[in-house]
Amino acid sequence: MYAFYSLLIYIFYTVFKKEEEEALEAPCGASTDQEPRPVSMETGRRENNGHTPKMRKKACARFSDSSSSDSDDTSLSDEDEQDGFDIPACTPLAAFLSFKQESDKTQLGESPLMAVMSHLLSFLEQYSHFQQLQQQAEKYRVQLKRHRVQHRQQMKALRASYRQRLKDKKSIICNLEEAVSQQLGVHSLVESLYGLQGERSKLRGELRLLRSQLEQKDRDRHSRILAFQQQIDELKSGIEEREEELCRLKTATGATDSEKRVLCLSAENETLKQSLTVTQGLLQQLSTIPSQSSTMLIKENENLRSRVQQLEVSLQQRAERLSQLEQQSEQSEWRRGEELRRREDRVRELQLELDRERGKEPVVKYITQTVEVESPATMKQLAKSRQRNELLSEKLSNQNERCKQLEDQIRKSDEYSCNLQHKIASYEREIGQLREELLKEIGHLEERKEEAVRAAANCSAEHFQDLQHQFFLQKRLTALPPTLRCMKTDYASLRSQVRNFSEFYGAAIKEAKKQVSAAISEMSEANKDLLEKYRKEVALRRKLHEQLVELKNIRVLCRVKPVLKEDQHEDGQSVVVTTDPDNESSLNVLNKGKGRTFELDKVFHPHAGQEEVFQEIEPLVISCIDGYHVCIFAYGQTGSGKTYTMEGSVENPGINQRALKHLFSEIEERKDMWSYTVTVSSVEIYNEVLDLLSKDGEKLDIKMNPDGTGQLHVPGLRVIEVKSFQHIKKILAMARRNRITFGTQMNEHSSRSHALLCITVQGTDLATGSKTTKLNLVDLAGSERVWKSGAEGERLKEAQNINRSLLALGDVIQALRARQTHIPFRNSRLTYLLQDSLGKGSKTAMVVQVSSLERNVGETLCSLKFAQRVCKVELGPAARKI
Ligand SMILES: Nc1ncnc2c1ncn2[C@@H]1O[C@H](COP(=O)(O)OP(=O)(O)OP(=O)(O)O)[C@@H](O)[C@H]1O
Repeated sequence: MYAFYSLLIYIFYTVFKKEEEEALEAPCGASTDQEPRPVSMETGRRENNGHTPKMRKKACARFSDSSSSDSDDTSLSDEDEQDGFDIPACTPLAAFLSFKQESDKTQLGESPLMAVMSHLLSFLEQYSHFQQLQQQAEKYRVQLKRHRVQHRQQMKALRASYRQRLKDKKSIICNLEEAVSQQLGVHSLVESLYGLQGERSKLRGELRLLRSQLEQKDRDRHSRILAFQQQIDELKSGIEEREEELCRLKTATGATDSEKRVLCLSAENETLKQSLTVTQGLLQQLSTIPSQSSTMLIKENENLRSRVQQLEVSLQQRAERLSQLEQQSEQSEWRRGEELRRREDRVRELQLELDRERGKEPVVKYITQTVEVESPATMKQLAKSRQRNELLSEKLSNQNERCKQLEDQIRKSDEYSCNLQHKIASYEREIGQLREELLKEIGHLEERKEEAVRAAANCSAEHFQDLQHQFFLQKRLTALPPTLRCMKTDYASLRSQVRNFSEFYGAAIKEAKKQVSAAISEMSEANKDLLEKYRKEVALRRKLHEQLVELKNIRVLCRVKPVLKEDQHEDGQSVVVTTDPDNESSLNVLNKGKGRTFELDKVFHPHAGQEEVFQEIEPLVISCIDGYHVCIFAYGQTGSGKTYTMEGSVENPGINQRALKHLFSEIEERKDMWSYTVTVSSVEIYNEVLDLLSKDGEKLDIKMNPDGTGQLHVPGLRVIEVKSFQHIKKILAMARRNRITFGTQMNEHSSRSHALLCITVQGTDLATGSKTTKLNLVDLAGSERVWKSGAEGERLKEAQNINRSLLALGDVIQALRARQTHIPFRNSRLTYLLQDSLGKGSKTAMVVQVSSLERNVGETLCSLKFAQRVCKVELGPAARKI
């Protein structure tokens, strides 16, 4: 029996030994990596159901040992290796078990050996089951290991992301700190701005102070100048007094007095010198005052300028700093934005990753569940890892919140920086305005300062000049005593010379007197002869002139119309008619570059007045009273001033009014010896004869007077007896109103008729008898050529009539000049009416009116040619109509 048991043990021993050796020969890792060898269906079933609680406990203990060493990978792998050595391979055992089962089937009977054998077999069975369990645990262990590795990797990644976030946070904090520092910089800028404003107000105060100082200085200077002025005035008066004294001394004859005065003067001179030195000193002070004040002002000005420049520089620097800060803030903003974007991306990525991880959770859960079933330690581990996960997710959410807070902070800081930028811009604007104001104010102050300095300099220069003048005067005064001394010696020598000279002079005068008296007697005799001759000559000339006037009895006067304002606007306004101031009877007309001189009895220059013209006519008016027929008429083109010369204006009357005034004054003078009756009629020759003094302007005719005097008269003509000059003024005004005038191209109020003012003077010599004379004052119509007046229709007829009557006048004058026996007076109503005054024995004066303008040169020449013809007419000796 023993042999049988020992054989069995030996067999077991050899079998186990063989398995051990094989296990020792195989590599350790291979056992872990090797897939478990296939087991029979039976063992597989037992695996699930047939293992004992004792064995399970043993296996769990092994697992718990291995899981406790999870924290350290190396220890874990070592343990695994040990485990691999502890558990032998089970394949031969399985074969043995299959043999045992077959033997069970055969049932050899219940013997002790068999009982031992069955115990052994059951032990072996349990042992193989244990091995299988171990293999499964190994598998789980490997899986757990993998999960652990994955988890560790996740943890690593999370840690890295956490570290990254920490870094980001730090950088954000840094950025925020930077932003805060920038904001601090802005705050400092604002503070500096406030500082600048304070400085500006300080500067203003200083400027105000300076201004008040300047004004004070000006006032001081002014008062000083006034004081100096007073002193100078006093000095001047003193100098004047001395000068007067000196003059008196110069003219005085007493030598001894003058000597005393000289001494006095020299003493006064000394005092003046002293005062002069004092004033000079003061003057120097005065000249230094403005210069000092000006230098002070210039210095202050320079200081102010430099301060302004400094302020400007600091402002510029601050502006640059501001722009730099702005740039930096822009950059940091941009960086922050970028950072934020990156972080958002990162958060998104992490969230995605987390989501992914969360998506993977079921696998882990499944595994954990399976492990839960099999291993509570693993479950603990999983719970821990979940807690960790939750913690991490909490941290993540915290970080997200933190991120959001940071974003809010960034947004707020953005808004704040925006506000700050606005504020900075407004401050900048304010600074600019203030700077401009400051510059303006400084400019104004500088200008005022310069003006004040200039004024002060001018004032001081003037005073300096005055004082210099005074100084020169003083110098001259100081130089006077030696000259006085010289003069004194000269005077003494002259006195002695004069004393000697008076004797010589008396003799010489006597001799000269004798000679002069002889010469004077000679001269007086010669002069007497000459005087006599001269008187004879003058008498002869007067006689001859009277004879000439008596013979000729027609005077031609020429009046040149001045260029009026209304003529200046037209073309051809250059003056072509010139009078000679040395020759009152000649006149020159320039026509087409050629000058022509006309000789007449009298030529009035253009600016001769009405009175001057009348003075030439006056003798004729008087001769009318003396008993001569007189005719005065004005001839000339339209607008040349005929009516102006004859009638004149209200303020400046012409020949008519003046002649009548003169007539009445002459009559007044002669009233003791003569009685006069003056009658007036006014006729207008306009196609027909018209009475200007009748109300309806009657048409009349000229006829021979039936009284047998041979004189012409107009029947029905209104003749008014005039008593006074005032009366005649009214009559003349009425005649003027009734006269026909029309506008022509050449005169706006052209008289289109010949106007005759016939004054009849009947004088009665209270002793001898009476005489009747006529004074005809005629204002002829315009003598211009028809085409030139621009007349048409009625005006043409009128012009033709005018021309005809003027032609008749020309013919009469021609006949008179040629001394024809027949004078054609009856050819026109004008000549017919003027027959009495134009004929032989009458006195006539013709005033030729000419325009001096170039555009009238043709008419001027015509008028002057006519005047020259008239000039050559001799009416023969005038005869009194008694
Ligand atoms: N010597 C002068 N000084 C100032 N004004 C003058 C002078 N002569 C003429 N006039 C002015 O010239 C203008 C024309 O003169 P006026 O009417 O006397 O000419 P007239 O020769 O009589 O013309 P008409 O023949 O057409 O009647 C007037 O306004 C007048 O006042």
